[in-house]
Amino acid sequence: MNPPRTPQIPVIVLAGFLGSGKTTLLNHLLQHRAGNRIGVIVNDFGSIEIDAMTVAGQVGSTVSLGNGCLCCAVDASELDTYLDTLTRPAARLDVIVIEASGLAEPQELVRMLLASDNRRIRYGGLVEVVDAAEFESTRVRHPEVDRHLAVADLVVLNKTDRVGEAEHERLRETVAAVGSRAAVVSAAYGRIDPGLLFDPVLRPDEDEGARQLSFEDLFLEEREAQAGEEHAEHLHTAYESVSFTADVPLNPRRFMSFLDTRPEGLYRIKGFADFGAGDRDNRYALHAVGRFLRFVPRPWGRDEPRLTRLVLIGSGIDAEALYRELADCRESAEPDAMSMWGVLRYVQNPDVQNPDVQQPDALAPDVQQPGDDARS
Ligand SMILES: Nc1nc2c(ncn2[C@@H]2O[C@H](COP(=O)(O)OP(=O)(O)OP(=O)(O)O)[C@@H](O)[C@H]2O)c(=O)[nH]1
Repeated sequence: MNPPRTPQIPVIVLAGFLGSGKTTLLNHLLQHRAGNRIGVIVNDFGSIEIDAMTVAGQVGSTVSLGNGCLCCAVDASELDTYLDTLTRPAARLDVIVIEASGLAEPQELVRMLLASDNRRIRYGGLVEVVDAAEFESTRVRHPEVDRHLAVADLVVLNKTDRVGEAEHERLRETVAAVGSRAAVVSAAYGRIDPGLLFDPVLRPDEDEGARQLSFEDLFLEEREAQAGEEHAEHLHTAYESVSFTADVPLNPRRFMSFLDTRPEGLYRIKGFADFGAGDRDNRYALHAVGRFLRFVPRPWGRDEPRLTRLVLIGSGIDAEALYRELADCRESAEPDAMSMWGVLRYVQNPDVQNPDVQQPDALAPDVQQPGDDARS
């Protein structure tokens, strides 16, 4: 008789370029988890862990791997430590999702998982999120994106609400051709059927070799990498991040002027802004992806410190100058009544169903809390 097998928890890697909608999709999964207990590991690029905070805002707590791309960790022990925590039998998790930073090399993460000594996990597949509106221009700037799609198991063509029908069809074909081994699903606001990830039908065991990145693939890629392409080609080598925190409000006018004149290379801004007397009740979640900009006001928590916390990510940017410009947006005087006008032009239409505007009350009650050693 065979000894009983240790149950293995699938670990899914959720990747995709900056701002493509990974956190949005993750929050959707957490709210529609069909009874699954989900553990989350978030790998932020900037030193303020905005993604971890956003996910935590939905589920109460999350494990964060902090600053820098996990894919470049020489030793994967931090990841292993978190996996050990999440796979304790007492945690009773059904699935673990790792949200990679928007500049990670997904195949490096997969390699780390496959090499992990943890016997209680198995690699559960690579999901690549693609921003339909930005895909073409991102691909021109970063041809590496094709390589990421090529190793994906599932490609989510997200933000389809931002492109017309014909464009959507054309993109679907392109994405399907580049990610030839992957299933492609279209989505708005990451609203995919969670069954695609949690249901073994997507990747039945017997078909695993055919569908997933195998050791052989990784070995081949390693050889290519040794041929001189390795680290220099990681997306994030060209990118820098600026982290900004302020405990006095921002002047809305000056801040909008900063945003309106932001340099081309500053591709991603995310975080939360405090506009003080401009709106005492709400903090403003801010997302800029390329030239796209949106604010989502949400009431401050009762004991939440009134802080502005922003992470800016870009390539060819002057980080110090950006920091100085942001610092100049700080305001101690009371703003006048009209000063919020520029901000309000970019406020999310409340009719649009967006996970960003869901309140923490929608929390799934038994989502895994990763334990004492978790940072959030
Ligand atoms: N219009 C539209 N906006 C979306 C959609 N999905 C996400 N967004 C918005 O895009 C912005 C970025 O979404 P995130 O989920 O934070 O993206 P991300 O990939 O986690 O970002 P990084 O962690 O910085 O790489 C947010 O303002 C989202 O609300 C979508 O399908 N349509």
